[in-house]
Amino acid sequence: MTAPASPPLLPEEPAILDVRHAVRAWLARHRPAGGVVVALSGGADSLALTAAAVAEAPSVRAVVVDHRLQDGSAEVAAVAAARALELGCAGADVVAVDVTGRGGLEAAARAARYTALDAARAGHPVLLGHTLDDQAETVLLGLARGSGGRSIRGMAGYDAPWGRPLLGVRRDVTRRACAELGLVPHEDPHNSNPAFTRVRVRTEVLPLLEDALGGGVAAALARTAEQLREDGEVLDDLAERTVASARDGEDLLIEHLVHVPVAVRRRALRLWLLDLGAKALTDKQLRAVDDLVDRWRGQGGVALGGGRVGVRLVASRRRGRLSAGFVND
Ligand SMILES: Nc1ncnc2c1ncn2[C@@H]1O[C@H](COP(=O)(O)OP(=O)(O)OP(=O)(O)O)[C@@H](O)[C@H]1O
Repeated sequence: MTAPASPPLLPEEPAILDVRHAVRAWLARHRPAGGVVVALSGGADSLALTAAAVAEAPSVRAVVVDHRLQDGSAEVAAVAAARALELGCAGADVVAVDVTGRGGLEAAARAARYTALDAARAGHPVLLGHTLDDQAETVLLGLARGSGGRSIRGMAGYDAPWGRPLLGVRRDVTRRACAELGLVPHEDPHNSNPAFTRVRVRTEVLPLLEDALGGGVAAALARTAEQLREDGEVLDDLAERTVASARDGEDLLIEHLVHVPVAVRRRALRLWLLDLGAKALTDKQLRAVDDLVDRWRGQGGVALGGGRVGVRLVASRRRGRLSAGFVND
């Protein structure tokens, strides 16, 4: 679909101005060379994002993914694309996908969506409508599922090509922005289905925490995620340098690892093992590999998942070197 002659001017109301400020700040920080693509679901967050992006960015194209999982999904996608053009997007494409991947419906739909968005972005960054509330939910889910700082870092403001300008904006602000613009967002029934863990975190866990702890929990979780992300990036950088200095062929030399602070060393070991093909490393496995460096008492190798049937990756220490290789089960 192509655009009408000139985009309508947006009203100067408080909520849409907040969303515009967030998009303006993101554009100023990341300076995308040409235009941007907005991933538009038709929900309030990405609709408000689309309106704000049109007002702030030189050129905006919307891409709507039709997951074809619900009756009438093609119609919902077509309506969203039409809204995007009315708001002034230079183009609006609907991309239909087949959700066939593994790992549950939610994960499969997400994987299909990101693949489709990546294929449709024509070299431009893709802006997503994740809000501060989404970030808080992601942190809580990460806390329950994973371990260590990495799992509660939340989503990045920019992890090319994916941009998230609204991570500091509350969800109720995007809803109000849509109301100010006279837009009626699509309400995805999945977003209120308690079969999804994220929905229960949104509708039950966070409200309870806000109530019991006296408010400000979502904002505190989002702030914590941002700080952890910043700290984590420094540690990741130090870990990369540690691997570079300790590496000898495919092995790591123990003498370059023993005096490295444990927070950096475990990250370095993780990078090294992932590079060699380890999959789904657990905290327990990493600590066991770290013990080969720091608590050496002649112990045997540490078995790690390598993602292949019948073989596993084993890390072991010999003559001052750490090495890892695949062995048959
Ligand atoms: N079907 C889709 N087509 C294009 N982009 C999508 C689609 N679904 C989600 N997105 C993008 O991913 C972001 C986060 O997805 P999520 O499922 O959390 O959002 P939503 O609640 O469905 O919609 P919204 O965030 O727009 O209210 C959306 O804001 C949007 O940018």
